[in-house]
Amino acid sequence: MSKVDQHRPLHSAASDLSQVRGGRTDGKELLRPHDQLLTVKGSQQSLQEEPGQHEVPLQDDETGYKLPAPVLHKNNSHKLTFIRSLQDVVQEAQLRTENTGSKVPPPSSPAGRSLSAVRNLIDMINALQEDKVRLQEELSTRESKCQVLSGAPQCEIGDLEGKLTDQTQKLSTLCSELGTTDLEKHLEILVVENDRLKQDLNGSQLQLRHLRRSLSGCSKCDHVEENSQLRERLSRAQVELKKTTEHLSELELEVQRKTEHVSQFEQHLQDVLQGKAEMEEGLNKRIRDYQLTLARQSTPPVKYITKTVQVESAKTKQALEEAQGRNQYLQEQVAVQRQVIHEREQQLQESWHNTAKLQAQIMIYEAELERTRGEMLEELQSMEEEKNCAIEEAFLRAQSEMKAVHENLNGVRMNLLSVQPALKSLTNDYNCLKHQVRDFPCLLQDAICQTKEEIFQMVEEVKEVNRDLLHKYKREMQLRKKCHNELVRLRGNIRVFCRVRPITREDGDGPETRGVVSFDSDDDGVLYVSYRGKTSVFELDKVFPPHALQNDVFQDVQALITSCIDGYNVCIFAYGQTGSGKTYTMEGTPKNPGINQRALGLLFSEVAERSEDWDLTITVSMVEIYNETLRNLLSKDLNEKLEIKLNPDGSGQLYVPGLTEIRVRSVEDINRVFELGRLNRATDCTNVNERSSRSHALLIISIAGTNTTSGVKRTGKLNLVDLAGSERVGKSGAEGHRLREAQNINKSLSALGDVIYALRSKQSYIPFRNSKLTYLLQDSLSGDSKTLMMVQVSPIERSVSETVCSLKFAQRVRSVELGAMGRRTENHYSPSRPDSELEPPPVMVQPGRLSYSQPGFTVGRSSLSGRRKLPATGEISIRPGPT
Ligand SMILES: Nc1ncnc2c1ncn2[C@@H]1O[C@H](COP(=O)(O)OP(=O)(O)OP(=O)(O)O)[C@@H](O)[C@H]1O
Repeated sequence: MSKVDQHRPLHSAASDLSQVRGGRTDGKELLRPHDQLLTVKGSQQSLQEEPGQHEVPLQDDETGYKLPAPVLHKNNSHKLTFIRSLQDVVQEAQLRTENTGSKVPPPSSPAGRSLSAVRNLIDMINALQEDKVRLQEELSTRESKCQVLSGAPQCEIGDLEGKLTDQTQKLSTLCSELGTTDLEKHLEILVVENDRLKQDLNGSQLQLRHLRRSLSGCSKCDHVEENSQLRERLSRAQVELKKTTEHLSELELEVQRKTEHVSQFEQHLQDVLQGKAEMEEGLNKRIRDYQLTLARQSTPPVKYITKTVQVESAKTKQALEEAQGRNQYLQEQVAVQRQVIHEREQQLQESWHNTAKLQAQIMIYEAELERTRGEMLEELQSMEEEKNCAIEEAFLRAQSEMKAVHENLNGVRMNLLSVQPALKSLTNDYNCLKHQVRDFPCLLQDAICQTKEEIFQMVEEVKEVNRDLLHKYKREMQLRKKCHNELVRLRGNIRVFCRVRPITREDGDGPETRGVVSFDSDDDGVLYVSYRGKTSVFELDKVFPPHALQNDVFQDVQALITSCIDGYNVCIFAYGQTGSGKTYTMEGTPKNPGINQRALGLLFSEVAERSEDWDLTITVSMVEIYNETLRNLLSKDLNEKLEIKLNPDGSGQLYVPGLTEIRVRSVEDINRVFELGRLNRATDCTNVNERSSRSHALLIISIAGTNTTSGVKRTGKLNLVDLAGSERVGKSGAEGHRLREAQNINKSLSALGDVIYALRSKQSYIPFRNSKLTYLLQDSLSGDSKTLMMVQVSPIERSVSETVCSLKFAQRVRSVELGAMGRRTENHYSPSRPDSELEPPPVMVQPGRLSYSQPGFTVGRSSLSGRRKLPATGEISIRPGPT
């Protein structure tokens, strides 16, 4: 419903009033003689004018309420159009920028700043629009509330005005119809009626005012709540009123029904009474008749009859008897009738009694009905009052709410007014920006072209630098490789390390388990062994003390391992007496793996690193040499015996037909291969440990690579050998198969010594074929190949002679390299007899200062290896070894 519709009752009431006024003019002449009547009319007129007076503020409110919306719409439509055009232009600029493939200007550039300023502006305008929409929604909600709240009082006012009009019409009619005296009487009535109507009207106006106030206060939540509560109460009261009215009408119906019933009953009773009265009358009449008949019949004296009977004939006698019988019967009839009459009288009495009772009950009902009616009226009145109060309150709240709405509206208007200058300045900014944006693509295109050129130039420069760097890098790499190989060559292709295992629980207790090995804290290549009351000094490339970790050892061997990717053949031996830690160093434990597994891991990472330039494959074989028999540990047929043969391709290389080679790509692959090797080794002999210490175990790793750019092929081989424990046969007193095993081990170890010796002394003949071990390792021991011997020693007293023996062997192998200094010790050592009791260099030391004078003997390495070189005679300090 629109505002105009909403106030229509007021307009119609006003028009009605004007009609009434017209009517009053007609009746004016009739009333003129009476001043009282004029007074009444004056009051009536004021009464009639009052709704009109109240109409004006309402209309004003309405106008104030309705006006801002179109104005707002008009203003906002301008702004909206402007904002949309602004957004369109910005979007167009962005799209153009994107289409041209140019980048968004950086925020620090003027274009970027302008763009961000426009964005901010749009955001601000959007926020304002949202605010405006929200306020409009709030406004419409309040309008609808106002409509709802003001609808009821308007109707009431309309009704009241209608009543007033009726009364006025009646008054005029009466004025015209009645004479002066009657008029006075009616005037009094009408004055009273008018006063009442006036009061009603005042009440309604008050309600209207309340409603308006409550309407304007509706913006506050509590008023809304109160309004709704009042409305609820009103509706409840109306429902109760309706119920009560229904109940009243039901009661009235019941009373009516009962009254009808009573009247029916009364009618019936009257009928019955009448019937009884008639019956009684009839009976009385009959009694009277009987009595008359009886009187008539009893007129002749009985005596006469008796006498007559006595004297009369039988006929008379019979007639007498008959008369007596009849008399008897009649008397009986009379008694019966009397009884009946008595009964009827009793019934009549009862009926009267009942009637009195019913009448009393009717009286009670009527009184009850009267009381209920009174109560109902009271209730109705209180409800009416409540309703009026509620309406009044609601009206007041509506009014205050409307006021708040108006205030809000004013605030919005003010906001809009304050926004306008900002909008103006923004428009100016925008126009500026528009120009900038228009020019921006050209500027951007130029900048892009320029930047592209710069970038191309820079890329070219960088490429040039890169080419140069790559060239230098390759040169450096070659140089580094050369240097490295030269270094290795100068250090000697055979390097000798020594690792001293820690004292273990298996070594037991007692004087025989005391440590006899000591170290030089300043030199990690020197080892002291207390033997037969003297301390022997052994000089090696590196000595690992018992506390050295697997990783420490690996750090020093990894350079050798990586060189096999560069195409070198590398051989690493673990040499030493049984139980000195060879297997521990080479294989290690699952949790703490040794050189074998770490070497493969390193190779994998190197392969991955070089994968861009090299296509590398790693294959693995496992071989065991026991009693000079070669066994394939990765074969399915464990009885298969392998032979070493010359390659028929004429390359002069050796190969082992039937040797299993497994390609490995990951640590998991290695573990599987090792597991298979271990299994095959274990299934072949019941005493695995026994057997393992009596055979040489070889892990052969082949690396084949092809350069992805040049196509150059390269192969390298890494032999990781866990040699059988060296044993001094004479000392151990071995017999039978143990003796044969020992002889085979010694034979292969001495063959290894012979080969190394021949290699180092650059003999023309190298006796590789003297044992399966050297024959198999031929290509890893000759040419440019690199060899590392890891001498394992036990630190305890019990093993001291074997320790000294192993160290002597190691030192002699190493001392071959020192031949460059012209001090070769081959005169003191025969490689074919590694177990011989040849004396070590006669340096007998005691803790403290060591004096020596030994021509041809040098402690330390050559000056090229960076170690200290001792003069031919002098002093060195010796630490006492562990006891
Ligand atoms: N560096 C070390 N740290 C801790 N324990 C070690 C070390 N070296 C060897 N051991 C232990 O010493 C014992 C013997 O080692 P290992 O089996 O490796 O000797 P071996 O020389 O291979 O013997 P064999 O020649 O009989 O095969 C093993 O229990 C091993 O765990």
